Amino acid sequence: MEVNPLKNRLKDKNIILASGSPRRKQILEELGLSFSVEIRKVIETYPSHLTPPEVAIYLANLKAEPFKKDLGENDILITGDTIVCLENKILGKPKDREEAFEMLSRLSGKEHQVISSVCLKSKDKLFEFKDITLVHFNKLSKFEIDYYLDYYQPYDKAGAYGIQEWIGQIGIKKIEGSFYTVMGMPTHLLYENLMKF
Ligand SMILES: Cc1cn([C@H]2C[C@H](O)[C@@H](COP(=O)(O)OP(=O)(O)OP(=O)(O)O)O2)c(=O)[nH]c1=O
Repeated sequence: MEVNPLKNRLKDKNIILASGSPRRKQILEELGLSFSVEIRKVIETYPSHLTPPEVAIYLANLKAEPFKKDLGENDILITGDTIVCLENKILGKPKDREEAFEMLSRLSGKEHQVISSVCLKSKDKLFEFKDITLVHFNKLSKFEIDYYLDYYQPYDKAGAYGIQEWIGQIGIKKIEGSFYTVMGMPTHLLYENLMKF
C-alpha cells in the first residue's frame, strides 16, 4: 500500500497541474503527488473593481478555463495564482530591472501581504480557496538590492523576489502565515481540499 496519505487517497486520479511555475511543480512534488504539467496560455487580466483576494481567486479560475470542457472522469486540475499586495496595491511581475529595483525599494522596511489562491476542478467538483501570509522585510540597502538583481532572476516572480532565495534569507525578518503561500501555493489548504476528492 502507498504510505503517503495524499497519494493513497488520489491513487485512481489523474492530477494535472496547469502552471508554468517551477515553484508550484516543486511544491507538488514535495507533497508526494504524481501529476503531469500542462500549460494552456490565458491572458491574465481582471476586472478593476476586485479586491486583491478576489483577484487571486479570479485568476486561478481563469487559468482553469481552457481545460474545463476537456476534463475526464478521473481528472483533477490544479491552477493557482500568487499576488503581492503592498498598502492595498498589487505588485505584479517586474518587466525590467528598473521596475524590479523600484518594487524591492518599496517593499524594504515594510510589511506586505502575499495571497496565493488555488482552483481545484474535476468533472463534477470545484474547490477554490486562498491563503494570506504577512511578510516583514528588513530595510534593504541599494548594494543588497543590486546584488540580488545581478545574481538572481526576479522577473518571473510577483513583487520581484523569491522568499526561497538569498533575499529571503537576509531580508525577511518575520512572516505570519505559511512560507509555502509566499512561494506560490498554500500546501496545507491544498492537502485538506485534495483529500475531499
Ligand atoms: C512572492 C513570491 C512569488 N514567487 C513566484 C510564485 C509564482 O510562480 C510567481 C507569481 O506568478 P503567478 O502568475 O502566480 O504564476 P506563474 O505565472 O509563475 O505561473 P502560472 O500562472 O503558469 O501558474 O511568483 C516566488 O517564487 N517566491 C516568492 O517569494
